Amino acid sequence: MGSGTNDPSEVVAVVGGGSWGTALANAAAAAGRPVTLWMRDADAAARMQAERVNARYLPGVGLHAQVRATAEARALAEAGTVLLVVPAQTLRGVLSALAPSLRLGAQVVLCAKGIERGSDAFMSAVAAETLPAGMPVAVLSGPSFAADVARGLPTAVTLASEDGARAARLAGLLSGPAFRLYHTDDVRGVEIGGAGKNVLAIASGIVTGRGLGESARAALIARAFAELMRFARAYGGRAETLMGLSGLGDLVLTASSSQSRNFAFGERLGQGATPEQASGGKLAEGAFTAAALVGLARAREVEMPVAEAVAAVIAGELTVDGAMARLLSRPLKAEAE
Ligand SMILES: NC(=O)C1=CN([C@@H]2O[C@H](COP(=O)(O)OP(=O)(O)OC[C@H]3O[C@@H](n4cnc5c(N)ncnc54)[C@H](O)[C@@H]3O)[C@@H](O)[C@H]2O)C=CC1
Ligand SMILES: O=C(CO)COP(=O)(O)O
Repeated sequence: MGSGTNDPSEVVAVVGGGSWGTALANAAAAAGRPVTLWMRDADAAARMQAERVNARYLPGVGLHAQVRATAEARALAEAGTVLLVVPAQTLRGVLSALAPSLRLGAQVVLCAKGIERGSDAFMSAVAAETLPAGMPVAVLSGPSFAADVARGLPTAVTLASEDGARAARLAGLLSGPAFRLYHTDDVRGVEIGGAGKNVLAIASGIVTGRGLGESARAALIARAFAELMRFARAYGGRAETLMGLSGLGDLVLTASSSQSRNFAFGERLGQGATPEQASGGKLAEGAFTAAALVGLARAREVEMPVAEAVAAVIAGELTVDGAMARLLSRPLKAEAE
């Protein structure tokens, strides 16, 4: 690609041709960056490149002229900034396979919201274990439906890197007319916010689907946020991060909108669907992360009754009504505990 820039960090590659990858590719292009959108399926890439739309994952939104869709891994070598936008449970495999094709020293931005099952590893830990040394890792998370971002509607998210100056540079690089990136050095806080809210949004969906009313939903969201804060405290995330975009902001969005796949998954569980039926073939990251989140919480004795309930319902250990009864019969306690 003729990138028109001598600074490789300004050349962006996006790995993952789903809804969020396509939206981020459009956003980076709108920010003035040349973008390669890599996906594993060569036919899908050729179709998207020719038709200028991601008909499967983001119908009705045109692909920006500066985005090139491809399935050729060697195209990734030009990019100094690589956004990883595949489902959390596939990150390790995708990174292992693509690492040899990445430019040496490229900065990698993790955009999946989840915790790896089995290892209970955060996304930044998966990347650290998988990438060669010398490849800086950042995390992008916040309230942002792909369809909104891809259409250029106003959106704000957080970009985190342990190197604060890098976080600021990356935020500048990817911010566009309507897509605003705030920056922080609290990587762990930002990834906890993104992964945790998906599990808790499922609970909010369950309450809605079961017809328990909007007051119950507001109470659930507030108590869910309290447990997310407790979890973050135990795992080194900062409270002010969780009170920002990746945490409260994303919980408010996903725990109150059927546009969220996690909320919609919960809603269907609340209406009586089995976990298998409830996904409707769409990715609900919280369904995979729930058990890992609960495992990590137990390991540090963090009380997370809402996440526990979600994990138990998904595992088939508890019915929706059983989960509600358990939550409602917990001993009364001081709100701030
Ligand atoms: N869609 C959204 O509004 C947002 C999504 N996210 C996060 O982004 C991540 C990706 O989600 P979406 O793009 O929405 O999912 P999606 O279901 O729309 O797309 C997933 C994409 O990943 C590809 N993929 C799956 N396994 C792969 C593998 N092993 N190798 C290569 N490609 C593979 C699929 O082919 C598909 O193109 C998730 O962690 C999600 O939580 C974050 C913010 C917003
Ligand atoms: O993370 C998201 C919005 O910030 C997208 O939420 P869902 O994955 O639940 O659709």
